[in-house]
Amino acid sequence: MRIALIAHDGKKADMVHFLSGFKDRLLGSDIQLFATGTTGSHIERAGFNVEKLMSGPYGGDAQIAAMAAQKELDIVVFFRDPLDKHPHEPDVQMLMRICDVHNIPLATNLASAELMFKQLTTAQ
Ligand SMILES: O=C(CO)COP(=O)(O)O
Repeated sequence: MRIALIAHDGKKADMVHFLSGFKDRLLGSDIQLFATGTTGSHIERAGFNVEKLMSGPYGGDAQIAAMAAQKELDIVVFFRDPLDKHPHEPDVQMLMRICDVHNIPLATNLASAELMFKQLTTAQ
């Protein structure tokens, strides 16, 4: 199981808090985590193993989208900040579109990510 994690700056704390709630079930499982650069650094500091890609505005969102298009991801969790502007908004839209094109589960907020992870970690 391969999961990509991405959070805009205003949502990075939420991402770490969210993952910490599933820490016991994630550590030692066969779940591999991938993240955009800065999100990945936050996740790493919280004690998770995560493969970091480029920072989002520098191509990280596009790298995640490419992985999704190549069927290398099972789930994408993308905590977008709807109250902030992003210079790489086209990349953000592209990533979400690619997930829809390839029918990859995409959680863009905490409530949906929690539902997904509860299902995932009880199914394991
Ligand atoms: O910009 C992002 C998502 O669009 C996230 O990138 P970082 O994790 O590098 O901040």
